Amino acid sequence: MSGGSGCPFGPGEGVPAEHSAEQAHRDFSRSLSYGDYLHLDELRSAHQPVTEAHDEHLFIAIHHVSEVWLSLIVRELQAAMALLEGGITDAPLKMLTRVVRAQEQLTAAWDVLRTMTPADYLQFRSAFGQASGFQSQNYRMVEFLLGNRNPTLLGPHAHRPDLHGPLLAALHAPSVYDLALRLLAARGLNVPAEVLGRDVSRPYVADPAVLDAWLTVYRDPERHWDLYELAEKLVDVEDNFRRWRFNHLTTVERTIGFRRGSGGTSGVGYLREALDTVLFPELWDVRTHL
Ligand code: HEM
Ligand SMILES: N[C@@H](CC(=O)c1ccccc1NC=O)C(=O)O
Repeated sequence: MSGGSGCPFGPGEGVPAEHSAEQAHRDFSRSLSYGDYLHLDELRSAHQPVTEAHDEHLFIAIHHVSEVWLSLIVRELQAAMALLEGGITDAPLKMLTRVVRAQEQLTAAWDVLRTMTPADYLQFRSAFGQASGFQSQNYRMVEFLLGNRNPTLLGPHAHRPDLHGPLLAALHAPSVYDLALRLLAARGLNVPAEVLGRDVSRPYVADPAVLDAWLTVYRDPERHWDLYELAEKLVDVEDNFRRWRFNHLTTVERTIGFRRGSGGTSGVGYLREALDTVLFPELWDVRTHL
């Protein structure tokens, strides 16, 4: 029972002294507080609408939370990949589960953003000029780590070596799927040398022998349990990625219709093409052949 003024027994009554709010630390003039630790002043200062439009606050907040989730996803993917490279699967599975949960939060953000009507958006759309999610370094990093790579997409970051450098490094390093295939090979499954030694900066192309290797795993999961779990986790990641893309597309279409994107692409047409991307082709094909 709370001891607030609304309590029929009077203030404080029924609340043991040791549970009272008065016990809490309340002087932070000389120690690190919640806001200090989380740098909330900096976080607040990042919220800077450039118009008086009510919905610009929503737009900025959704992008900020999305960027925070994306940077967590990048961190977890990179940590998982470093361990996979050393042949470890248990901790990466936990990290990929966290990626999957964070993706669900990213996708849920569309439900809030969808409350913004086209008229609401047009009140401030012209204010941000050529800015676009197309220029999100965190998003591009997630795509590169998952294997969806295209050097053209580095362009928007060329003027910022601190953002461009890590993206370029990711472009030339194996993707999470390349690492999974190396693990299959290390466990004695037949993955062709051309696949293992491929130019990782190019998009991955499906290979029949890789499909056979995954079939071996899927036909005897008990024997290859961690590889089986890894494969299903990657399918979860791609499944969630597709859901995010689809929700983005639908939100864009209902908000700006078929206008060109502020980032310079055709808009809906460009986003619709991205729906055809397949990150881990054999993990989808394996279902047909089991
Ligand atoms: C009303 C809301 C939104 C509209 C109208 C919109 C519109 C667009 C359009 C038209 C594009 C294509 C690129 C261009 O020419 O600009 C795009 C790309 C993109 N948007 Fe959004 N967007 C919205 C919200 C968001 C949100 C909340 C995020 C979250 C971070 C986001 C992230 C992205 C990303 C990452 C791309 C690049 C996709 C790719 O290259 O495959 N967008 N957006
Ligand atoms: N591409 C969007 C603009 C846009 O969405 C945007 C603009 C500034 C900051 C973040 C954005 N989000 C995602 O693309 C448009 O064409 O309206």
